[in-house]
Amino acid sequence: VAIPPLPVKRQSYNGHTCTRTKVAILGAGIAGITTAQALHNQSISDFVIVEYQDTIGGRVHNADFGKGPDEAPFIVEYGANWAQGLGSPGGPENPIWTFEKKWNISNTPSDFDKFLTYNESGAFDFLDELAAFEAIMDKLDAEAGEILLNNLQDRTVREGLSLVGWKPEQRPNPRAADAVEWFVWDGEQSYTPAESSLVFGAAVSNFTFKQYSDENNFIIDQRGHNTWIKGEASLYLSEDDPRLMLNTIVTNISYSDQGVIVVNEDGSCIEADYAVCTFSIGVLQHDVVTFEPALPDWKHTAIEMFQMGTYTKIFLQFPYKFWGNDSALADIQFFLYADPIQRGWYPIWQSLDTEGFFPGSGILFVTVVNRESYRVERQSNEDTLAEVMEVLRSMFPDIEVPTPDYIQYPRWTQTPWAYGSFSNWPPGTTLEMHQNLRANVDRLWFAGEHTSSSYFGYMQGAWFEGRDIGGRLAGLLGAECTNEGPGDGACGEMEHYETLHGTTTADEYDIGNGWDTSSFQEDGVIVVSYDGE
Ligand SMILES: Cc1cc2nc3c(=O)[nH]c(=O)nc-3n(C[C@H](O)[C@H](O)[C@H](O)COP(=O)(O)OP(=O)(O)OC[C@H]3O[C@@H](n4cnc5c(N)ncnc54)[C@H](O)[C@@H]3O)c2cc1C
Repeated sequence: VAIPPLPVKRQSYNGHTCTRTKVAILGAGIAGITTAQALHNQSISDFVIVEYQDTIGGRVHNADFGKGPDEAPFIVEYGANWAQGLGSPGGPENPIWTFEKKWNISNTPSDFDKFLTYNESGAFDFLDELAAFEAIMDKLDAEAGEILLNNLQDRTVREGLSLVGWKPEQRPNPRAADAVEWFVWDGEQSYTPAESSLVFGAAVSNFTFKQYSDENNFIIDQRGHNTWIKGEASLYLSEDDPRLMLNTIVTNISYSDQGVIVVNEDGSCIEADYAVCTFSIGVLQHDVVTFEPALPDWKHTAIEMFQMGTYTKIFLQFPYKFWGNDSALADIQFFLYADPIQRGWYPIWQSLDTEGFFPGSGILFVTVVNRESYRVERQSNEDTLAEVMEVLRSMFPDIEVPTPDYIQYPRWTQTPWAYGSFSNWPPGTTLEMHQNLRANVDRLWFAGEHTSSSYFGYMQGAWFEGRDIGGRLAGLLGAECTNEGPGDGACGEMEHYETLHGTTTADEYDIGNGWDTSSFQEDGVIVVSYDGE
């Protein structure tokens, strides 16, 4: 494809001369780093990567916390913490798991058998309720499969659950039912069942946990989880490579069918044949970047239609392992708490003071999501501490719970380079709506976990999308596009839908709409098969 000439080169912008490049990659998270790598693999080296933070990795983001045995702080992961869905012998392997192994990222499998349940009066066994909900989830999958394959209208996960016979208020213990439902659904998608798409919520879970495997390995690497992303970047970026512009905040993107001009907060600018914006949907929804011209209706609507969930891990370091005195608790990894009043009130607690994690550390962390994330992220650490201590004291009434030495947690809802944790699909979504989120607008392209229809919310989603866009741009820049997949549309410009049809026909589940593996139904469950490519 011949590249039309760019408009007359701007000599300067606010006194700065624009850097001239073929591809401006906006963001150095997994999608950005992978886009650049895909270009590099096709011998295209004329790109720049612009990044807000002072490091590579994006939402694979860590912080120093507390104190270790040598007085140095631990590194804990504020963002992506698990490699999810690793792969099984003879089956496909999750590419993220391949990278974790390649870069020797230390990790320990989460063991969901080391799991106890609690309510406001202390230990209270409702594991049977968890088993009952997991059985219901299989029925829910079958329901989602019916809708997907017959091109019926999507519905909420809550409606789906009711239809397959799960109504928390009618369970023997409604609050325990709330807790297990939160753990399995909200704790993974960071939205409630009432706010989530049945079809695509079921599909995204199956693509990762049925296509690969149901394993979740928790990263404990003291170099930081982002070591694998930095490692991959080091294969094509030299140390102090001028193509990586850290600490640079993009504020304005002007685009046309001729090229793109990116202007940064410091006044610097980049003039490119193409740009790839990998900012989260949270950033896009916050209007921190001005687009000129304004994004067309179909794109703007798509950005507003999908949602950004928040997942907040609150880290606590106690002077000693107060829950470990009783040998029955010593190697427990998960404590699930059913609050009597508020669903999702400090529900899941995880011990890091356990073999394979940080033994001797006294560290526990508790996770909240969604509205609770907004609430705790707005309040002070002290206010949160008072709430968590009250919960812990009711969970462990026979144990003297000491005050922690340290409490710390991220404020994802307020972080200006993320504005939330990961995306989720609301009820009633279709592949066409999502394709409008993915599709390029002239020479401005988009990539990230949120543009993945099969793996949204996961690191693998960002990786597949980065690779896809890098491949397409390589093709448009005259090199070979090596992307492949079922159906047409793996290379070249993306299609978008000016008119949405409200449902998704079977033939639309193809690579052109970002559905990168074939799906079929077996025993009523959406199962995905991998084409081995
Ligand atoms: C709390 C949390 C828990 C998670 N847990 C898991 C998990 O266990 N397993 C899993 O697989 N996934 C998990 N994820 C999701 C995973 O982290 C993401 O899917 C993935 O990292 C997204 O990569 P990305 O490249 O799409 O976006 P990002 O990583 O957000 O990359 C975009 C980059 O753009 C930069 N940027 C933003 N705005 C600007 C601007 N104006 N100018 C310049 N640069 C800008 C950002 O700093 C960032 O580096 C979690 C995420 C969070 C936050």
